Amino acid sequence: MHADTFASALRFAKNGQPEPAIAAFEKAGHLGDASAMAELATWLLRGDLIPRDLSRARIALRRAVEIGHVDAALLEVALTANGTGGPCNWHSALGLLETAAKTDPVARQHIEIIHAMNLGSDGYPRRLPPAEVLSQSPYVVRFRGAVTPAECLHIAGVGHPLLEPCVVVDPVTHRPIAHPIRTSFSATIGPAQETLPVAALNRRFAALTQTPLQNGEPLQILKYATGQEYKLHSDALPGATNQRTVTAIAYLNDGFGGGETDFPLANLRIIPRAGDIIAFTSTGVDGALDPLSRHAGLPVTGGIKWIATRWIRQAEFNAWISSINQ
Ligand SMILES: O=C(O)CCC(=O)C(=O)O
Ligand SMILES: [Fe+2]
Repeated sequence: MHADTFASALRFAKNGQPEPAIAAFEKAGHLGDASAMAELATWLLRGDLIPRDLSRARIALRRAVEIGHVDAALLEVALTANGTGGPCNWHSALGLLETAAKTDPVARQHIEIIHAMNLGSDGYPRRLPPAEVLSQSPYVVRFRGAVTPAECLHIAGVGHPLLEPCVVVDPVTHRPIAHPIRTSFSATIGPAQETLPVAALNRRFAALTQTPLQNGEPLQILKYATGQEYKLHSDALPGATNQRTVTAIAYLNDGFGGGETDFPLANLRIIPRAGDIIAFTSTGVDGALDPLSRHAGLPVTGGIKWIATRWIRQAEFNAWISSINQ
């Protein structure tokens, strides 16, 4: 993109004039500048420099892809599969990915993972592994071998560059300090970062837990180094109006020491095995928080533990509004 285009759009945006800022990018786009259109799409998605407009972002993105922007193609796939700024359309997302795969090896790799998945035309699995009930109260089930080694590797790879230490802001010093409950690293795979295999996994979580896809929070990747843990906690959020009711966890690897998922009040300790998924409820049938569902990720005593967690709400969760207490 020409530096002048960016500078002039930025000047307008900072003056509170979003339309001329958008027009600066669009003018460059008309002249065939794909990166200007991709940048415009990013601004419209972020909503910090100019007001957020998800459907307009999709239009800018379409134009960027049409005129040959490779990374914009993967972003368009993500937004099409999760219904950002337009309808949620698996078939179109897959078509876009197949087009991108003709020139982009990353897209081709995603297609290979998808082709090995045995999915229906809506991206949901055609078959589900049997559920093994581990506890009735809280309700905990396990699905053995629900994620393949290639899928585990892919999910960890998507999370890896996004990992950050789990911190909270110290109320006194306002500095980030170690999280008192979680000492792991975590990554949020937000709606703009979902690869199509991750979107398929989110559908698999929805099918296994019999919950609507839209109720899931963005997939969280957790990486525990030796000594790290997730202390005893409930996944339900005190006072939330749209409560977390169900959690699904995929174990992405094994071969480390410790790191069991422990439900001490239910006398249940789950040994992580790569590819297994567990799911449990955090609220009882009456909707109230179930204290028996309190659980911990026990300290890892050797090696590294990787998991992917999907926290599922009682109603639709809009990741673009992204307030945890939503
Ligand atoms: O690491 C574990 O085994 C538990 C993780 C967990 O509790 C969570 O992600 O909510
Ligand atoms: Fe948890």
